Amino acid sequence: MTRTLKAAVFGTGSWGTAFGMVLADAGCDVTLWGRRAELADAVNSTHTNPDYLPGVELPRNVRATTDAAEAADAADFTVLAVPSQTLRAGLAAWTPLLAPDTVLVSLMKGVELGSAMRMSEVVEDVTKAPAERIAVVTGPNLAREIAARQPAASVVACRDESVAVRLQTACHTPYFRPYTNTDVVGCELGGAVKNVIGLAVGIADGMGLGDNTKGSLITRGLAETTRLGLAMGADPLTFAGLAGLGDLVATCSSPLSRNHTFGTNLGKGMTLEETIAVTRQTAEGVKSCESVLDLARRHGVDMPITETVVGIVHEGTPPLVALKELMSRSAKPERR
Ligand SMILES: NC(=O)C1=CN([C@@H]2O[C@H](COP(=O)(O)OP(=O)(O)OC[C@H]3O[C@@H](n4cnc5c(N)ncnc54)[C@H](O)[C@@H]3O)[C@@H](O)[C@H]2O)C=CC1
Ligand SMILES: O=C(CO)COP(=O)(O)O
Repeated sequence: MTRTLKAAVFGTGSWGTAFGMVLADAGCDVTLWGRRAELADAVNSTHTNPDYLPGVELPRNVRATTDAAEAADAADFTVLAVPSQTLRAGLAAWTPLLAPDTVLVSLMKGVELGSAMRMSEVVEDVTKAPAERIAVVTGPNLAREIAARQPAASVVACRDESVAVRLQTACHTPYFRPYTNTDVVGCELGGAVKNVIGLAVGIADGMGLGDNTKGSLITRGLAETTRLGLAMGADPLTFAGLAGLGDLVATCSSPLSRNHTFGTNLGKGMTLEETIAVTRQTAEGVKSCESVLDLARRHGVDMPITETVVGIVHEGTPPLVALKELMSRSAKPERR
């Protein structure tokens, strides 16, 4: 008889909880770690996460704790699902507690401010685990839809394909179809930059612009993501897949996307402060647009949409002015 796999999920927000549910539906025993005892108690007593996934019944093999050592104990997979900019500090505290040889799995779609590191790089830097034991899950996976068990595909990326296959098996359910990929750089960039493009599309939507604008931003957004990926050694085909186009389309079309909604509020004329005040959950692109631009500059890559988003979000450029600037750039060939 095969042993039941154990997974620890650090982060009881919407995606940590929903992915915990996927792992549990696939047969793993799952322990969520969160900071607040009331939420852990609610998960254990009511089998729901009332703060982040209200109304969703969690499988019985999902439990929660505030004790990081208890969560980490003997975990085959240690899943990290906290806001990207908090990962380094959190993981430093959890590292001594991690099970030896656990596979570290990042669900996060951000780039660290200052270091411009992708999340798997932060994981490697903090834990000193080899890259072959660090995996990424990414793709068009809006947490609420996954929690409703609506069908979706995803990507499980790891430099070591056999590790990716193990994780693929551990999270494969009738409604969640993971594909493996060994291009970790491309998969992570796809996830992080789509949040920035999602902000741009949201801003355009908020300004009342239509589907031609949206189609243009999505396509040119993908072009600048691919340019950055190529400069960083990613496989350009990754961006035509679930981690690139797939996630971009989901994020840029959905009112469930926090980045898209954040952009829409800005496009409607709300200030950054007002928008932050009405945003309860993590919209990674708001901070990561700066670190993505930092990466682009380090690699000498032109990312005009990302630059425009940074201008609107962090430099107070009015959306209409930023849009005019974007449209008045010099004409060029589509592929360059
Ligand atoms: N929600 C979604 O549909 C998806 C989210 N993601 C990514 O997953 C990551 C996590 O996002 P969500 O779960 O959606 O965010 P969320 O905002 O729903 O939850 C974040 C969780 O992290 C906790 N947290 C905040 N600051 C913390 C800190 N300093 N230390 C420890 N815990 C802290 C919060 O209490 C909360 O439990 C993000 O990088 C996001 O881009 C990826 C795919 C889908
Ligand atoms: O990454 C996501 C869907 O794949 C979730 O997008 P938001 O973080 O914008 O909600």
